[in-house]
Order: sequence, then structure tokens, then C-alpha cells
Amino acid sequence: MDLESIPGVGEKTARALETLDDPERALQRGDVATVASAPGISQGRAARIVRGAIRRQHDDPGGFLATDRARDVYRELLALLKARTVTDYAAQRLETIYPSPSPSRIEDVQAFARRAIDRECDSAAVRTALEDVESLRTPGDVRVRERCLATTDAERYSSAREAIPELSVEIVEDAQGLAELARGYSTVIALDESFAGVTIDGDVQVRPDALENPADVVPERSLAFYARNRTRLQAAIEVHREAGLEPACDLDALEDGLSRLEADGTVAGDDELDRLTVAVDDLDAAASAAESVANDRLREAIQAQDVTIEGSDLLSLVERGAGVDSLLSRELADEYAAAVESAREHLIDALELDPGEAEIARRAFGDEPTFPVERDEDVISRLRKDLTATKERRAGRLKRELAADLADQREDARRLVRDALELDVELAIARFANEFECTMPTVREPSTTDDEPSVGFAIDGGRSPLLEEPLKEIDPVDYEVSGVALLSGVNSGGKTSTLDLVASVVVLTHMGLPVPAEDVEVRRFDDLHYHAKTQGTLDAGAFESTVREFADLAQGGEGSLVLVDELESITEPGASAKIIAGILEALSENGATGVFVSHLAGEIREMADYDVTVDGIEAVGLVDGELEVNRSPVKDHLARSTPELIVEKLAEEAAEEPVAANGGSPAESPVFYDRLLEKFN
Ligand SMILES: Nc1ncnc2c1ncn2[C@@H]1O[C@H](COP(=O)(O)OP(=O)(O)OP(=O)(O)O)[C@@H](O)[C@H]1O
Repeated sequence: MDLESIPGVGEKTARALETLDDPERALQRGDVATVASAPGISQGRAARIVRGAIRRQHDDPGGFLATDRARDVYRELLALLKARTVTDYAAQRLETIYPSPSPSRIEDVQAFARRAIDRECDSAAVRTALEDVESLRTPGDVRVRERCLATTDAERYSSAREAIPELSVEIVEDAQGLAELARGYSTVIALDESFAGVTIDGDVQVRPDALENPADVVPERSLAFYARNRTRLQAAIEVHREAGLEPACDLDALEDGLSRLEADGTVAGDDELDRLTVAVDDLDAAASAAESVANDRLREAIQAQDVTIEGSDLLSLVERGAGVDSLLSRELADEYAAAVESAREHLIDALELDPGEAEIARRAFGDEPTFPVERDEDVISRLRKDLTATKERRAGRLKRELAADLADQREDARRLVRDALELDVELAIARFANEFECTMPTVREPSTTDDEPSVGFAIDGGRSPLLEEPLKEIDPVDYEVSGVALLSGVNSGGKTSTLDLVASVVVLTHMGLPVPAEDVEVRRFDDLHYHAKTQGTLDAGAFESTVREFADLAQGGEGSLVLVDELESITEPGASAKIIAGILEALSENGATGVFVSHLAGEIREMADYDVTVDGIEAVGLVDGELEVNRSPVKDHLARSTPELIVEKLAEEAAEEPVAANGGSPAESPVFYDRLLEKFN
């Protein structure tokens, strides 16, 4: 794929994307987290790049959200969806679901959303497990210090450094050089055939094929990946189990492999390795403790002993310059032997040494009597060397075995995490659909013949997700428009909320997502122009630019949905009605779909040179001074205004109460109110 052909990707970004393992795959999957791991690419930018790739794939010209208010509605809807995710990944991934006019894109996301809604695995346990799932990380540089590669050949030296950067590579002259290395490293791997057969003290392996089998030489490489991602993988396993997802690999096998791995990449759960590790670590302390055991014992024995010695013997001892050691060996030989034995046993028991190791350990305390009893440092260091070598050999073997067990699972493990993260995206959509009682809309292709006008939108039982009221307090709204309609209605009747509902339904439909209604049919639009109510009269410049915007729309506009809230506020009422009438004429001629909310619906209708549809949100009456409203616009019906309703109420009250209650002053005149009412007709 030519990355630079993606809208918004220049040379520099393309170069950054190329550093990823498989940028194409990440883009295809909408994997924002991976794209954002490219150098210098923020999450917001990654989402834009992925959207660009999707646009290219679906020949989507972009620009569906044509106005600020349209973009705001999208952001608000997106926020509602994102609030229902557990992972950052899912929140970022939702950013790639945007409203598109492309039928193939809408169908793709619809298929995904249908699957999401059908999922029946949402539970607190799944959500808890999702908390620890994150995109997998590639481990940083791995360094193995106890093993090295050795060669006599300069060329092989360079290729070894390149193939296995985790190990030091050393140049040696001969077997003598190898022997020296073996003193500093637990394992030396000689790369030259010529070393075959040489015998050297220590763990020296001759492996001319080492560079072809790096996994064998540095199992740490593969283990580091699992160690770094252990928590994420374990969480992904948990998500699969709790949600009953079809796993990409054998969960038990992977879990078993992970349980054998420590966070630092060493092998866990091997008793023998643990024993050897403790023995090496505790050797010094155990040797000191063994000395104390022997000395305490000996001290006690000496204290308890009455030493009787004949004068001639004493003289001979003194003459020979013999010290207390000779006395010990003569008089307390048994006690000394017992004390030394207890030191040896202590050392062997404390370190749980096996018979071979015990054999060496015993020699740390000699038979020759001394006081105090002291370990033989040479023996201890020999023991340390042996234990360390056994430990490293065992650790190496275990690592190789574990790395081999886990080696084939790396791709599956990635898939496992991705599936868990994708589940979070699906569950967020499912939760949104569930909480707003959504349905999948039917998307209609625009009609190609003039005789059969395109349906604009038809919403049955819609409830705007942008309203702050809880869902149960929102009255469902039915509204259907083909062509361009005016929407009239009482103050606070729900006109703006109706536009918000239409915008939300249309944006969600073009995102490919379910919509908050019982039943919805929407024509596939090219773009959405939603103009919110402007605050106050615009100055001349702003007025001019608003009129210009509509001039552009009036030129094309056949695939547009135009929603406009009280455009009359842009200038004086008389002029507004004329301008709006003109805009409606132009849009209607072009075959656009639109809803214009206006308090001047009657005036506009009169000015327009065609039969403008006027719908109305009706107040069914005033209850205790409060308007009671039928929130569903009535088709072809100019709703009465709030002032008219209030005058009507006053007229009714005046007619019912000829004498006012307040002290018998003359009643208000019903005639006056009737006169006002007449003006409305
Ligand atoms: N379908 C509905 N169900 C319940 N409450 C609603 C509904 N639609 C609107 N409302 C309530 O009515 C209030 C006013 O709605 P909205 O702003 O849409 O009215 P409006 O007709 O545009 O008012 P104005 O003429 O003052 O611009 C909302 O804030 C909301 O509380």
C-alpha cells in the first residue's frame, strides 16, 4: 500500500508509519493504538490517519459533517459511546467510526454493529477483566549477561553481533581464550567448528549453527515478549473465559506457559531451580551459621570439660610450642568431631544440597581441630561455582523448553488480545444500543426518478440521546420529512430537540450504528448541514456570510440534509421571512431534504412561491399555566404560538368569571381578549 495515498498522510508520516511491524494491517483493522505507537504520532492523529485509510478504501470524499453544529452532534454521540468503553483502545477505536456517505462503509460498520448488539456476554466480570487488557508491547532491549558467543573469525563476529544482539560476542585466539571466557561467563558458545572436541573446564558448547537458531541460543528473546505482556495476556484469557468468546488459541496451554514465567523473564515454578537459586544466594550466610553452630557446640563442650593433664604431658606440649588445638585434638577429639559434623550438616540441610553437592560442602569444614572452627573459603567458592553452573544450566534448559512451548503461540496471543479489545468496542456499542433502546435503521438509496420522490427520513418513536433527561422521561417523537419542511411550534415545545434527534439519527445511521428509535428509515445523504440558533441579530458581515453559505448549498444540495434552527434571528423579522422563503425555494428545487425551525412559519409560507410543508409541534393546552405539548410534530399543521395560547387562556378565564374575586372591581373585558385572538386568525 502506498501510505502517502491516504488522505492526510505526507512523506514524513508515511516514514513514521513504516517503522511499524505491519502498518497496512494496523490501518485495515482500525487499530489506532498500534498506529499511535509509530514515532511522533499522537492518538488523535492516529485516529485521523485510520479514518483517512477507511475513506480511501471506500472512495469516501469526506466532509459529511458540514457545519460546526453537525460536528458537535457527532462529538456528543461519540462521547456517549466512548463513555461506555472500559479500555483506552476501544475509546480510540470508536474514533474511527465516523459518518460516511459511502454505502459500503455504512454496510461494513452495520455488520459489525449487528454482531455487537447480538452479543450476550456483558457482565461485571467481563468488564473487570477488560480493565487489564491493553495492546501488546514489544519488549525493550534484552541483555543476557551470563552467556556469551565466541569466535576466532572477524566476519563471523560481525554477523553474530547482528543476529544475536542480546549476547556479548568475543573474539578469541584459541582454546586458551575460550577457557578464560569460561571463567567469566556461566556458558560460552563457541561458533567455530574448529573447537569441536576441545575439553575445557566449565560450560563451553561448540555450536557452529547457533546463529541460525537464535531462539535456542537466546530463549530470553521470545520469553521477554511474554514476560512484558503477561498481565495483558492473562487478562485477555480471563475476558475470553468470562465472555465465552471463541479463543484464538488454547487458553489453558497459554495460561500454563505464562504461569511458568516470572515478570523478569525467568522461569517460575521449578522447585529444583528455586532450590539452586536459594542455595547460591544463601551460601555465605549458611556457611557463617554453620561455623556458629560448631563453635557454640565446641564452646559448650570446653566449658563443661574438666581437663586433666599430667605435668609431663603439659611440659612436652609447651616445649613443642603446641597451642590449644593440640589440646583439643588430644582431649576433646570426639567433641571436636561432633561439632564439625554439626556444622557440615547444618550447611547441607540449610541449603538442601544434593549428595554430590553435599560431598563438596562437607569439605568446607576440615577434620584438623581448630578453635574457632572456620570454613575453608576455597571449598565454599568451589561449591558456589558448581551450584551456579548447575543453576544456569537448568535455567537455560527450562527457558529453552518454555520458549519452545510458547513460540508458536505468539501470533495467537496477539489475536487473543485484539479480540478481547474488539469485544470492548462491541460491548460499548451494545450498551449504547441497549440503554437508548436503539434499533438498526433502514438506509434507503436516493430515488433516481422524479416521479418517486426520495424519502428524507422517517423516525418512529425517537428519543434524542442529547437530551439531559433520563430516557423514561423523554416522550418518543414520530417525525417524517421528504423534501423541505418548516417546523413551527410553541416555545420550549421541543423544536430544537427534534432537530437534535433528526441529526443524531442521521449521523448514527451514516456511522453504521443503531439509532435511538423504534423504527427508522433514512435516505443516504452526502452531508449534513445543521445550523444552530444564532444568539441575537448578526452584524452585517456575519449576515452576509450566512447567506453565502446557503447560496453554496442552493447550488448543489440534492444529497444534503439541511437542518436550521430559527434562522430568522439573523436579521429583522420581515427580511428574515423573505430570505428564508427564498432559501427554501432553492433547496426544494434541488431536491434537498431539510427542516427549518421557525416562529415565522406562517409568514414564510406566504412569501414562498411553492406550497411549503409546515409541520407543527402543538401545545395540547395549558395545564396550571404550564404548556402541555405533543412532542411529535403534526404534519401539515401550523402550530399555534405560545402568545396565542396565553391570550386564549385569558379570554376563557374572563368569560368564565364575569366578576373578579378581588373585591368586586370590574371584571377584565372578554371583548378585549377576543379582539386580540382575532388577530391570530
Ligand atoms: N421529547 C421530549 N420529551 C421530554 N422532554 C422534552 C422533549 N423534547 C424537549 N423536551 C424538553 O423541553 C425543553 C425545551 O426543548 P427545546 O429547546 O427543544 O424546545 P424549543 O421548541 O426548541 O424551544 P424554543 O422555541 O424556546 O427554542 C428541553 O430542554 C427538554 O427539557
